[in-house]
Amino acid sequence: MTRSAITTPPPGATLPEPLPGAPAPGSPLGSHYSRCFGCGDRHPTGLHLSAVTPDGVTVTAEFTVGEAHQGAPGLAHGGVLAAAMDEVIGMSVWLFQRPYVTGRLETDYLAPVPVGTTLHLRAWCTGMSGRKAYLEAEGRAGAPDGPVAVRAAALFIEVGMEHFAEHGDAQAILAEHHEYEVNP
Ligand SMILES: CCCCCCCCCCCCCC(=O)SCCNC(=O)CCNC(=O)[C@H](O)C(C)(C)COP(=O)(O)OP(=O)(O)OC[C@H]1O[C@@H](n2cnc3c(N)ncnc32)[C@H](O)[C@@H]1OP(=O)(O)O
Repeated sequence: MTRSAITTPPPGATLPEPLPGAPAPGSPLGSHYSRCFGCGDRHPTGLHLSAVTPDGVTVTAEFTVGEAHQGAPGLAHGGVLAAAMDEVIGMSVWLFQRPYVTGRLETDYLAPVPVGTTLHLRAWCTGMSGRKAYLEAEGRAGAPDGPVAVRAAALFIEVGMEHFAEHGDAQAILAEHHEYEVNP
């Protein structure tokens, strides 16, 4: 992975452990918001990612490239692939049960991805330090052990729920997730 110092964990960063109450291995994580472009089942042209965790700290998901995801004719748009990386990484920090947002996302495109291809996505954390989480992801074409078509490294930053109240519609999130409080 070609990544910058910004997405490389600093000395002293720690690796996450599965939290108590983490989803059982293989059980679906669900969507953080039904209208999310990445995971929402109510988004008409979204990626409709559905993730599972094998171990409470990493996630896997599948994404089949459709007609709505093209850039060049017959090929996935690079921005859509970056969105898939962003989403699967976001799903893995979701396991930490605190809200995080993307600060930086770096993406390597190793092979074109034709429409109809199923990408097998995996994301994992490489370190945590304060509010910062360092993560990586990959998308393999056709099978979990297929060739790597896209890779990413990211810095996610922990925010409070006021981030969503101030800049967006936190109530829409809360309507679906009652375990978080806005402005506690
Ligand atoms: C159930 C509840 C769930 C809620 C819904 C979940 C939704 C999940 C959605 C999932 C969808 C998928 C995910 C999505 O798509 S999330 C959507 C895309 N991301 C965003 O919209 C984030 C926009 N950015 C911001 O809001 C702010 O900039 C944030 C909050 C990130 C930081 O502003 P804040 O004022 O809070 O903090 P700070 O500026 O003091 O920075 C803190 C530290 O971080 C370092 N830093 C920051 N940025 C960068 C950078 N780019 N490169 C390198 N470093 C960076 C910074 O230097 C500092 O380091 P240090 O000086 O301390 O060493």
